[in-house]
Amino acid sequence: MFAQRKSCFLDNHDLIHLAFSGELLTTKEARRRQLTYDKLVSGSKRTSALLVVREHLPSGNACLRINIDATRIGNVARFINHSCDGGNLSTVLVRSSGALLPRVCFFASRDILKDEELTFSYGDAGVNPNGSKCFCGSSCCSGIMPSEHT
Ligand SMILES: C[S@@+](CC[C@H](N)C(=O)[O-])C[C@H]1O[C@@H](n2cnc3c(N)ncnc32)[C@H](O)[C@@H]1O
Repeated sequence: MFAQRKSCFLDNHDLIHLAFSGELLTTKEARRRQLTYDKLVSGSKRTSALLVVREHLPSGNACLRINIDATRIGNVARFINHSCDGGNLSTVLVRSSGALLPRVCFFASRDILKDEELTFSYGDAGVNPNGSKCFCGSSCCSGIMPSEHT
């Protein structure tokens, strides 16, 4: 998808079950790093991989927030790009017995072809109209990458 950027592809037909791993941050530290990354990334070829996941109660209120930064330490999931059409992966919080925190896992949301790029939705692009340019190429691309105020 990107000439200079890394992406993630499926090279077999196994069911996708991949956890996003990285440094677990406090919200204060996530906000501090996001400001640093915004400055470093704009206008350069560097990318960041700070994922903020909120778990919501049925009422709609957020009850758990997890900040995982795979920019320096992480696994292959840090190369999964955003797609405005929702992509082919869904994120699910998976709880293992005895674990304090859930894991953020990716599951296939539809059949995925061999060599197809893996993508998911990073969020709502409408949140930040000044976000960076989106190159997902989907027919419903908003042209702007989702980027929330962390
Ligand atoms: C988790 S990383 C994904 C891997 C990244 N492409 C790389 O080369 O390291 C997230 C970063 O990738 C870039 N990215 C992901 N999806 C994109 C898209 N649809 N359009 C433009 N840039 C994208 C952005 O710079 C974003 O901050």
